[in-house]
Amino acid sequence: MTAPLIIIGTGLAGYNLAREYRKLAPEAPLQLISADGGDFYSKPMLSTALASQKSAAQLVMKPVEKMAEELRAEIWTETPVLRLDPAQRRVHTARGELAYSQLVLALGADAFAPPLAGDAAGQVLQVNDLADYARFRAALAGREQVLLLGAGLIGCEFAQDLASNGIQVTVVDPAGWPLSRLLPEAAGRYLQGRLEALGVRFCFGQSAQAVEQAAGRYAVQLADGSALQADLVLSAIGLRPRTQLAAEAGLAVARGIVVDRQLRSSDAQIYALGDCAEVAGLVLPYVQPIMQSARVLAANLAGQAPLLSYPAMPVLVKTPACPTIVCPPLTAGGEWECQALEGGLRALYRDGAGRLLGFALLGSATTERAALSAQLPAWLG
Ligand SMILES: Cc1cc2nc3c(=O)[nH]c(=O)nc-3n(C[C@H](O)[C@H](O)[C@H](O)COP(=O)(O)OP(=O)(O)OC[C@H]3O[C@@H](n4cnc5c(N)ncnc54)[C@H](O)[C@@H]3O)c2cc1C
Repeated sequence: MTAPLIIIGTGLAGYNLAREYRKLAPEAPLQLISADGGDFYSKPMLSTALASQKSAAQLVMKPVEKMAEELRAEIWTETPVLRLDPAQRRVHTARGELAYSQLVLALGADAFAPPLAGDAAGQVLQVNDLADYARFRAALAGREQVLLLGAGLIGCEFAQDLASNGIQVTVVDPAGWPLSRLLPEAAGRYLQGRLEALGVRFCFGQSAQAVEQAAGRYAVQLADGSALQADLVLSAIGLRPRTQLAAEAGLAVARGIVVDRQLRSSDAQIYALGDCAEVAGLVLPYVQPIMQSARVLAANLAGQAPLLSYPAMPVLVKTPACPTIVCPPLTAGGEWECQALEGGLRALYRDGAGRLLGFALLGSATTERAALSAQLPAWLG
């Protein structure tokens, strides 16, 4: 019997690839392996689920049994892959080992654990999958004050979602303004103002050092010696591509698992996509790049040889208090120009020759997204 194509991971990357592959190879043997429960859900909904009043169970769009049936695939769940053996073309799991014809790593990324001291450091929550979300919702029940670490994209979305549901939120970040890696200061301040109007408090230029338990609540020590109290502490300080399995198997790894424009790793039979991958030098942990990659990789696995290209792909920040669309420049060397508008702000990033390389649109300026996107150079031409 022919060894199957094995996909490790049942997130958006693994499942979208499996769907695309099935369109091209309806009968080929296909196996997925996942460390989690394998139910299909949309991860971006984790940071808007309070507003949409959905529990973790209600976020499941398709249970794993239905996915297996639709994909005509075997799916092993709750089965971490422990080791790859590229020489023998086998993967080792807690449930046994399997041979593959071709292997795809769709492993996602780990949430950074904040380096904290204190007796309650281990109780700081992170939300990076459905099981995390279920724990977060259980811990939030009946609570009023949340301290959020990180004012990046995911932190701001959780701040909005919590505040619009009546929770008092304080966000701590060592940077000077929200989304500091994606937005120039004027745009960040605009977003800050809109979130503050919703009730969110920001504590910039500060980092948490320790979390102690205090009478059923938490006391969070900040670097300047002050302390903040909260009922729950949530961390959203960034993600790190899961590269360990690949590195231990001798595959090339940099910020992510290194793959070329056919999504092929340094081993000819192993591919990677999604948050774990560094594709032609780019680590883009967003949905749109995954969809593009899934189509191109499926075609490669089915015996064609297309190359991946990326247009510029703006990201929508899910903060209804301040609709925001960012298309960050991928290269440095230019400058931001910001312009306040009636009910919004436009920030354009241009190089020395005046070429548009990125933008941020807030409030009323979001209507300019299509026109500006059309002027941007491709991210991967
Ligand atoms: C709260 C939140 C909001 C977001 N909002 C947006 C948004 O609005 N727009 C946007 O574009 N992007 C957004 N993103 C990013 C986007 O959701 C991710 O880029 C995408 O979901 C990543 O999919 P993935 O399949 O690569 O990884 P994951 O969904 O993390 O899947 C990884 C899979 O690999 C499995 N796995 C890992 N290690 C092993 C192992 N050793 N053995 C077996 N299985 C393993 C896991 O169990 C899982 O099934 C958001 C992310 C978060 C956390």
